[in-house]
Amino acid sequence: MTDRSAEDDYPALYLYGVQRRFAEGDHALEILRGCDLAVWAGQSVALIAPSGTGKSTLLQIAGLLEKPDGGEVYVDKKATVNLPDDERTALRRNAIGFVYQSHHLLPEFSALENVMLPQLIRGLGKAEAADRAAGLLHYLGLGERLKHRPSELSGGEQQRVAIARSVANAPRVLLADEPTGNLDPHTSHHVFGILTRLVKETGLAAIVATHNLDLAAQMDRRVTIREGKVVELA
Ligand SMILES: Nc1ncnc2c1ncn2[C@@H]1O[C@H](COP(=O)(O)OP(=O)(O)OP(=O)(O)O)[C@@H](O)[C@H]1O
Repeated sequence: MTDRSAEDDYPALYLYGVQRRFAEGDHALEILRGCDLAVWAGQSVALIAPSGTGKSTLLQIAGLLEKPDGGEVYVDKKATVNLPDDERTALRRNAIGFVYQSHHLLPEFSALENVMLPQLIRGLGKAEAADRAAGLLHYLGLGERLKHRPSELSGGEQQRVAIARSVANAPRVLLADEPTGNLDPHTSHHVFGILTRLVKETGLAAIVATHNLDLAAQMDRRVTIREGKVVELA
């Protein structure tokens, strides 16, 4: 079912029996009913499921932004659900990168500064952060755009800066929620190609929620959520 190398005999991200329910009036809406999903380093998984089935909820839980009502989330074998809040926050900051449909770049900062920021927050020196940010932006084809502000970049360029920012702290896991939802088909294809290459070449474990089946076909695996469980697709 899953590709993995001999050295990497455990997943970088492992959701085990994850449950999540929300109160709806006087009863509980069981959204996730025991989701299992293992993602190995260097692997990209497309999450394709109808609206309202729990894709964003699953990504929030995988990204340690929300706690499940049951089950466990392992990041590099480390169980996370019962970690103290400060340790969960540190792990999220260091080990997990997020990309959203909207780029959420800071408008008054350049592309370079936007990618430097998470590294500075983590405590890296300015010169080192700038070096890494410039390297990443070059890698993503934005070497000529370092000084541009978001408003001076195209939609596809903005989203590539957001991708660079998401991996600035060299996370183990990348989570993306409709990352090309605001882009035209040609640009989406281009940005997806860059994203999947980055995942492979830097050994990230990635889950990308998308409604676009053509883009999902570019990824290593495809899964859906059916009756509250993760189901592997062909
Ligand atoms: N905080 C919350 N409180 C109550 N209900 C919630 C909450 N978060 C999500 N839900 C409900 O859980 C269900 C799943 O939501 P979720 O956002 O995960 O779906 P999704 O599959 O990502 O949908 P879409 O593709 O439309 O973004 C929805 O019915 C939603 O209304």
